[in-house]
Amino acid sequence: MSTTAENVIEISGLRKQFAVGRGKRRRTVHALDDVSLAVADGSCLAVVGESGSGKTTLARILVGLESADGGEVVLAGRPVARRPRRAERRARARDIQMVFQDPNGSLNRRRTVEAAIKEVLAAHHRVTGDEARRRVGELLDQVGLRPAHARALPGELSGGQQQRVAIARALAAEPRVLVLDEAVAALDVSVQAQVLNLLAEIRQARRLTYLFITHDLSVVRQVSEEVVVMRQGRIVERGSTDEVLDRPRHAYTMLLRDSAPRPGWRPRLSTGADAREVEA
Ligand SMILES: Nc1ncnc2c1ncn2[C@@H]1O[C@H](COP(=O)(O)OP(=O)(O)OP(=O)(O)O)[C@@H](O)[C@H]1O
Repeated sequence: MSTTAENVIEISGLRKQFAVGRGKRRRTVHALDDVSLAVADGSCLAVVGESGSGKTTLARILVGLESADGGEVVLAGRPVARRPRRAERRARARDIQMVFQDPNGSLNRRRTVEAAIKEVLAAHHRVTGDEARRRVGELLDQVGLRPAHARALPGELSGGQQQRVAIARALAAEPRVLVLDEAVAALDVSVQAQVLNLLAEIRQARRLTYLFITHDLSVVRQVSEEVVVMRQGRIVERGSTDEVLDRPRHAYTMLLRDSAPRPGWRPRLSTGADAREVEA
């Protein structure tokens, strides 16, 4: 892995395993097995792989929702402690925010859009009152929503609008990195394209870095210059998007590509178990 001062994310030798099942069926799943990667400041790296390849575990460790068993994560030049204190967790949340697949799950259905965004402004930047209202207006504008949407509850919005709110909420922390975990997977293809365009505009305007997790190779082409391919907790291929998708070197990447002949189709592969498993 190359490590330069321009990398906003540097991961080396990351490991995570889960014990699953009970009794004689108990086994260890290697969700991440010696994963190393670097993401340059202001760039977008796509992470692809079939279901169970370890993509979400990688994202959850990066944002601090899960702790690694081994390896190192350096974010914006600062090594991340395996068991961070509260202040460290808060600082990390300012640096890196995550947008999930299901905005319904990440937004409280009883809180208005304005309240949801204000919560983040207050937590990370102690912004309240009129200034918070002004910032909410700006953020809604940036994600293509109208001022009136501030008073809406998530249930009154479409899926695409909800995902725009989730993006505005993440941006309210003013992070350097957005981790987007299947962030457009639940949207109709036309809405998906709108949200992808929006994300591209935001990245440029704010000079953000994206880690874009997706199973959809057509999405990778739209959003990312670089891609890593994960299989069974390991990175099997990495390179520029054109190189990897047009001239894959690894048999698994070829299979992944050939299994997804049209946009938006979720590949069903028969490549064996989700993650590498060993008997406990
Ligand atoms: N909390 C957990 N407990 C037990 N096993 C887990 C847990 N989280 C993930 N795993 C296992 O780790 C492996 C990697 O899962 P992960 O969710 O990271 O993959 P993924 O590539 O994101 O897949 P998907 O697209 O389906 O979310 C899978 O075998 C999964 O079952």
